[in-house]
Amino acid sequence: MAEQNYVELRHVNKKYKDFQASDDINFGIGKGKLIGLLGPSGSGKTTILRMLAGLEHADSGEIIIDGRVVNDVPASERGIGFVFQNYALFRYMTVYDNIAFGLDVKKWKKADIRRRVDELVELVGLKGFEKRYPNQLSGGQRQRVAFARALAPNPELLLLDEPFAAIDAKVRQELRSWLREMITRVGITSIFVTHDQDEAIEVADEIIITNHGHIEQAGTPIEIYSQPKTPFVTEFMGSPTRISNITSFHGYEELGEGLHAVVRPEHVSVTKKTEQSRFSSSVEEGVVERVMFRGREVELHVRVHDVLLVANRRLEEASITEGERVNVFIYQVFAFPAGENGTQNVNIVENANIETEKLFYI
Ligand SMILES: Nc1ncnc2c1ncn2[C@@H]1O[C@H](COP(=O)(O)OP(=O)(O)OP(=O)(O)O)[C@@H](O)[C@H]1O
Repeated sequence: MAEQNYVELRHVNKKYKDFQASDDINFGIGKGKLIGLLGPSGSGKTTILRMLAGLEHADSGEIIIDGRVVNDVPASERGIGFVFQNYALFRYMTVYDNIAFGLDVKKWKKADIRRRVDELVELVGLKGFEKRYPNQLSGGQRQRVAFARALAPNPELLLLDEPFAAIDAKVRQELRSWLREMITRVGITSIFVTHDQDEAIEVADEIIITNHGHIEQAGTPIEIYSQPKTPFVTEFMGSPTRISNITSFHGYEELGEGLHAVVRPEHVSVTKKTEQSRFSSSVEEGVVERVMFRGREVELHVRVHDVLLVANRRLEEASITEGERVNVFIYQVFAFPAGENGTQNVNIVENANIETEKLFYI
């Protein structure tokens, strides 16, 4: 994380009655960064956003924005823009009036408002739509208006709560890249909440992973994806297969006995018996149980001993059919000690392969 943080949370706690919604939250965000708060439903993402916005009060700890502790600063004085998932546009106001609303409240001069709204309509690509009402816009266009409205008073910090949740898949994809570009162009520090890992990976400079009210890991998308630090993150990212209670890994005796392993599809190579494998040794035999088309790839479910692994294979490679015997090679797994979840370190085991039932070696 950047040395000089624009936003910082220090030992922040929040309880709803007996429920610990935020549990000793600590993080810092550099100016101009776009941060994704990612975690399962109920993990405390929105609570963090609401405390930053001033819509919720922390029980303890400090919330710092631009070097100032803002715990007791009212929401309206924090200089924050907010975008919600359900657009929250005023239905009986035009696009122009929706964007101008906050500026009117702040008693900006009419001419200044006009200039600012024109600028924003241009920025979000909605020139010519100023007189339309929200119900005359598509979901994506409404969300652009919401974005323009949040940016209108020149906030220093932008908070977005599941901004694309209510939008269908194709438009959501477009809006993601659009948002990334807009935020880079405007240069505003932004935090968005999502439970969609692809969205976080694609859009965010840094990702903060929440689970049961605490932070599991914070880092760049590539760090989070390639070097998960906790069992939770390991299983949350990618679409992995978990193999429980492995006896041990040969060559990795220091990890001890009684391990869980997590295997990502991209770390499993499946080749036809007739194909030359890149991996000459340590190849196991498996049986393909399912073949599913996934656009440019096929997803294969392959049984090796009593483990069902998921693997991807490019469509242009020779096709594999259900019931076929194949060669399987696993070139990386994440391993951690079985037992209590949460605190153990995750180890990367390379060139792992299943030798006998649930026993791996390199
Ligand atoms: N006002 C409240 N009173 C009581 N419990 C609450 C309140 N607000 C949130 N909670 C609880 O706190 C937990 C965290 O909620 P939060 O909305 O922060 O999670 P989230 O990660 O944003 O989830 P989602 O993705 O479903 O929005 C949830 O279990 C929720 O039920």
